Amino acid sequence: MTQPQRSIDELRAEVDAINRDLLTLLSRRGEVVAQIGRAKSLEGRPQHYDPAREEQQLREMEGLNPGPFSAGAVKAIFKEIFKASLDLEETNDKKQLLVSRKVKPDDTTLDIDGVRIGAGAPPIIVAGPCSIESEEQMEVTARFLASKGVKILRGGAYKPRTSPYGFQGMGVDGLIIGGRAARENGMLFVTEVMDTRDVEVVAEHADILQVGARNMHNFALLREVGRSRRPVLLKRGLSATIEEWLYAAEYILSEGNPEVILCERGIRTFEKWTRNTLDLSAVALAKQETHLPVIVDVTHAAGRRDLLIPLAKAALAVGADGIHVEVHPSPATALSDNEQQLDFAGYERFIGALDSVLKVPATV
Ligand SMILES: C=C(O[C@@H]1C=C(C(=O)O)C=C[C@H]1O)C(=O)O
Repeated sequence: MTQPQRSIDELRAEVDAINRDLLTLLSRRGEVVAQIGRAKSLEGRPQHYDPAREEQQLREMEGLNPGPFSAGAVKAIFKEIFKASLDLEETNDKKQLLVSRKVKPDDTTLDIDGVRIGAGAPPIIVAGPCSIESEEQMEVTARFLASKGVKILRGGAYKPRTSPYGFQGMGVDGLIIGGRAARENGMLFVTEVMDTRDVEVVAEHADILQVGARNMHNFALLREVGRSRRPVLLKRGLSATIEEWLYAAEYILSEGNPEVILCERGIRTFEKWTRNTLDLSAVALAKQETHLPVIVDVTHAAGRRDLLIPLAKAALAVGADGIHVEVHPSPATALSDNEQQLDFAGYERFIGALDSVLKVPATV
């Protein structure tokens, strides 16, 4: 018995009706998947992707497949559905992030004792030596930088050194010296805190707490600075993805501290001619995805003085809200990082070269 031939229009009308049914089913599936996603987040599962579960469904569909589609075609269709479902779970999850523009579309511009950082404010310069070494070193540096209009003085009192035998920093004495040098010159003081036990004492002396690249994954520390009343400068980890960096910021915000400055400082790649590779796309992406100010540490990104000017220009061109640069009265005799710090004449050349770009308020 041959079936009476139906017209293409009739057949297409049937396909249209099936499409509508498929869409209803797919949407229902999407709703259920979104619920699974929320349940996973609540359980604190590190990832939504579950290959074993996908595999199990593919095997079941293969067994049930009545044709006419081949096993391969059915598999491909379901894989596409799993991919879209996973995207749905993950975007729903991201929507909740406090760092995200989805939660706060407007830029966060910090105002720390009258020093503004972020969109709408002119790019900020954070400068100072790698390590605090003496009272004189900090006083001379602060006086020089203040005379050049720098508003934020940096200097490490606790140093995360690769070798445990390297200079570890002056500790509390360094904090006192750095805080005083900044105050006496009308500047803010930013310094790194490495240990949850030191957050309180560092917050007593510093206006901004820095979480360094090596501690970006130190979740206890992130939570602790999140509970402090000081703004936090959060460096990106050496090998951290952009997502991991933003999640690190989320730790701080989720503890109730909304004042975070993100700092890209170069990542580890196969390249050997620079110490790290400056990831400019991370700067542009962080500006796009989050509402937080983003600055670039050109000193660590390059690890060499001759690239500081072009890298700083490039950073500002992609929308960075400021530049972090190390300056030391005598880099050759510095106790750490002497290959990459600028001396005062070097800083004058550096800032002179950036003059025209620094006056323009940062725009996204
Ligand atoms: C919905 C889930 O999450 C993801 C999506 C799946 C799907 O669309 O069926 C399956 C596994 C996961 O990769 C789940 O784990 O069940």
